[in-house]
Amino acid sequence: MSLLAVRGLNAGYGQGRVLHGIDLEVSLGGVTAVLGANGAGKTTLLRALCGMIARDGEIRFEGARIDRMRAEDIARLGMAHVPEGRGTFTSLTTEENLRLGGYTRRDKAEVGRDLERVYRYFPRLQERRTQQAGTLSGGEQQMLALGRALMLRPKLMLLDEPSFGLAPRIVQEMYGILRQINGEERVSVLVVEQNAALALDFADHVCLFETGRVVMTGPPDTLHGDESLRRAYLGY
Ligand SMILES: Nc1ncnc2c1ncn2[C@@H]1O[C@H](COP(=O)(O)OP(=O)(O)OP(=O)(O)O)[C@@H](O)[C@H]1O
Repeated sequence: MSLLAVRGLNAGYGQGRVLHGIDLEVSLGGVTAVLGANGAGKTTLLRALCGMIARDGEIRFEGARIDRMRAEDIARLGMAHVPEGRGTFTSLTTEENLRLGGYTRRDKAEVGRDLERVYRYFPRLQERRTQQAGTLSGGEQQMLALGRALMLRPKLMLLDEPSFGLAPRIVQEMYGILRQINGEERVSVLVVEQNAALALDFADHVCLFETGRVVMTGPPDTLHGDESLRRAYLGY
């Protein structure tokens, strides 16, 4: 069953359309990777899904239409967006940032328990819980952004280039934690990645974007099995 099902999605900025009739799915408990060149519209896709920008077309989350809903209501349904650049509040501490992640939640009593859960996945954040977020390393800030998204108790996480600018060792560690979250909590993931090999290793479904259109979609083997796509995206 699809957790997220998108049909004929159009979106853009002002008069300029960036996405043209996008069809895309994320299965329940699954991981879909969106790959594409710079400017292909990947970030715009995530913004359109979470209600940050105007869009038309059909977006279904757990079967129900969400394409007319406001961003805050979509977040409350369980869709957490981790934007490019991570969006942490630099003058607040790690823990204050995490608590903000739960701000749309109605069950405030659970927030303390969820903090413990985030610290279990990201022990490094616990060590730095009173440290100002702006003074964290790049990798720690990315983990904080993921931890903050987890505070929403999401069913789906939208991740925009989580590996961007991070050292390979940190990227491996972070993807290890993402796998754990996906496996243990059945949190589904839609991830935009420049690092195609990394994304294909994690995903059960891949979607290639070119200039705002989907040019290929299917399991990772489809990409591995197509010589020209393999050369273009995986370099072998
Ligand atoms: N806020 C904005 N206002 C106007 N145009 C925008 C805005 N953000 C992005 N665009 C344009 O939309 C197009 C798609 O950009 P988008 O950031 O979605 O691509 P991307 O695939 O995520 O690229 P990258 O990998 O470089 O992040 C680009 O032509 C970009 O210039």
